[in-house]
Amino acid sequence: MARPSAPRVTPPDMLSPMTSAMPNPLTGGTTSRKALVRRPSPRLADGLVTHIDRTPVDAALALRQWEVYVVALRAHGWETIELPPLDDCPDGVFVEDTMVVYKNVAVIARPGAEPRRAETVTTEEAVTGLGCSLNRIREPGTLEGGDVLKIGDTVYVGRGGRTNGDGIRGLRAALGPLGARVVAVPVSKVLHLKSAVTALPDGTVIGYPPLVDDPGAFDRFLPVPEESGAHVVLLGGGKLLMAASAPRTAERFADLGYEPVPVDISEFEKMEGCVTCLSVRLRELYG
Ligand SMILES: NC(=O)NCCC[C@H](N)C(=O)O
Repeated sequence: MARPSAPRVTPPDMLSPMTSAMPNPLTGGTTSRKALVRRPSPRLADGLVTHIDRTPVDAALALRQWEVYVVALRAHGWETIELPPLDDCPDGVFVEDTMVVYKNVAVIARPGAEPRRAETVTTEEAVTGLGCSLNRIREPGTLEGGDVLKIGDTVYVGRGGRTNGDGIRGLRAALGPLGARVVAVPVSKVLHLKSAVTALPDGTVIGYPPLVDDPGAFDRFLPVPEESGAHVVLLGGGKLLMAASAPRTAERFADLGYEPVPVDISEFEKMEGCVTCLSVRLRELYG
């Protein structure tokens, strides 16, 4: 078998003050700050839209917004690793959906959206090149990374339009032996679980109530006033990368002592994307 080609690494620049690897005494692994990203296809507008009306997308603006998103990651100490562009995969920029990374294990997804399955090939090559152990969701299972919310060792997985029971079973089989508690929750009102909820650094689950099937499924739930306010990427140090379209939620988070870092991702929101789905963060690589 041909050796996978090395992923393209964007060298940390002056905006990246932190080193990307520190030893973790608890696991023997390495605490890393690497983020996988993939630039948007010029055909982004041809991507899938399921729960919202299709509206015109400006591909050039999307590329500029993506570049700002990447700069924001790097400015907060994340080394970005750019996966090969997939111009013929309109949804390829939503790289989160192609895998689930837990500790140093990457579970390669099997997207419920058949047109998106080709995207997993290059993500698998990339995580292999980075030294992750591999597992995968197998047919007839389907699972997309957007349906998986990790809070410590609890892994919530949404049973919805893109992830089925066999996919959840496969994830449980892959992550259970590593110490994860995989908890299935219903998702019927939005595309993915993480379209409805994500979590603050203290583990509080946040969501816009009209779109959350069962807030009681989570230990602690905090309602937010805007749909896109439900999506945060934890940058570290209490900083929350979030969509500029949720200013009232950002104010509430600031009032709780966090520091919102807003980015305009309007063109991705039109394609049912959010801040979480534009990257996969690798926090614990070994060796
Ligand atoms: N994790 C995510 O929220 N992914 C967004 C995927 C949007 C894409 N248009 C899709 O329908 O698959």
